[in-house]
Amino acid sequence: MSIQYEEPLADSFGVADSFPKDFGYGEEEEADIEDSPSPSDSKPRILLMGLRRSGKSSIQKVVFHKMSPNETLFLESTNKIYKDDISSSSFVNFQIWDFPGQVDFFDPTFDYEMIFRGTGALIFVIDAQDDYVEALGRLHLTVSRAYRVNPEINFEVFIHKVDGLSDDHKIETQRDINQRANDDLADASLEKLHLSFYLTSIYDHSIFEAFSKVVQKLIPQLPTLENLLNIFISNSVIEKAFLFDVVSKIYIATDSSPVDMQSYELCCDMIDVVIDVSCIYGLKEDGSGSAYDKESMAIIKLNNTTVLYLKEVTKFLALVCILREESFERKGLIDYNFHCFRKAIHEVFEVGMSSTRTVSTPTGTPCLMKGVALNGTPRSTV
Ligand SMILES: Nc1nc2c(ncn2[C@@H]2O[C@H](COP(=O)(O)OP(=O)(O)OP(=O)(O)O)[C@@H](O)[C@H]2O)c(=O)[nH]1
Repeated sequence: MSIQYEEPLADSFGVADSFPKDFGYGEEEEADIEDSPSPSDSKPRILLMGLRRSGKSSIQKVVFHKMSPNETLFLESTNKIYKDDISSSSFVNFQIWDFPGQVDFFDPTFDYEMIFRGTGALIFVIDAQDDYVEALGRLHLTVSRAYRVNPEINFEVFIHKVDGLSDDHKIETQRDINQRANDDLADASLEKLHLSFYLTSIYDHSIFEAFSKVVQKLIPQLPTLENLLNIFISNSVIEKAFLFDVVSKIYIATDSSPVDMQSYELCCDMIDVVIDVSCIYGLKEDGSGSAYDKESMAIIKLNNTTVLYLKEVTKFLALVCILREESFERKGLIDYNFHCFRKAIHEVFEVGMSSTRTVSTPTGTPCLMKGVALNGTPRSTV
């Protein structure tokens, strides 16, 4: 395997020590349930709910703060809502609210109407290694309340900690939870409430994949991004392309060919390698610089005639492509097509930015159409 960098590393990247472990994310806010809304509360939200010890804080820390899965063993129980504003260094401009396991809807200080009104997605985490009967009851109570306040919310169920289950057991657990949850909804005449199910674990890439799908549903420009990726790969003879949020390794779009987990993992690993190398060797003499910037690009040639190609698209986004070695011989063509693709992406989000200022949803969600505003890029960078 060889890694090539087009630009000298020292010019492109930052320093390991100067690069914050949480990738420069904004400070976490800790809030009492009865807190009055702060100005940042107007950002669209993704809620993480579920029983105690189901793994909510671990998911948030692993996906958005680069915590290693083993470190989550030492996380203390959450007893207040944690509002995590990840917009300062991520493409997707939202807040993640991590709820304590014991949220009581009947507590008069818990203003759940206010909370659900500004919510784009509600992720309910179920511990698959535990008895899930109580969790199903809680799921039903939570989603039915939320749906009555805001039917626009996307309801996502993470069947979590599946690393401890065999493949057969995983499928059986998913089928059982799906069946019981939907039966409960049917009994309450809530057939229109749609639940999506994902098998997740922080010990592999499944949690990043699931989060990618949750976030994609909140991006109104998704069909445009997919079209652009389709055009790009077919004109450049590329097998697969992902548009990544570099910080979280969430892919915000891919072309329409099916995603296989191995390709996704390979691309995630490439981002890790590039950022790690740039953190270690990318330092300027004075210690300034950034681990990811306009010059960032990398080519990794694998021993199976596959090439991985990463290029910067915006301050927060990278395109990672998988292609055959023979296609990479026409690198000039690929680079020209990439230039057009990058320009189009910038234009898409400039339009997105201007409409962010004017569009609001019927349910009052303070953002683009369904629930998420996006960090666009200024025209001057195009
Ligand atoms: N095996 C396994 N353990 C996990 C996974 N995710 C989280 N855990 C473990 O589950 C335990 C509880 O995780 P937390 O993230 O604290 O759970 P929580 O839902 O935030 O808990 P509360 O704050 O009490 O509501 C920790 O010991 C984690 O290491 C997973 O995917 N697999």
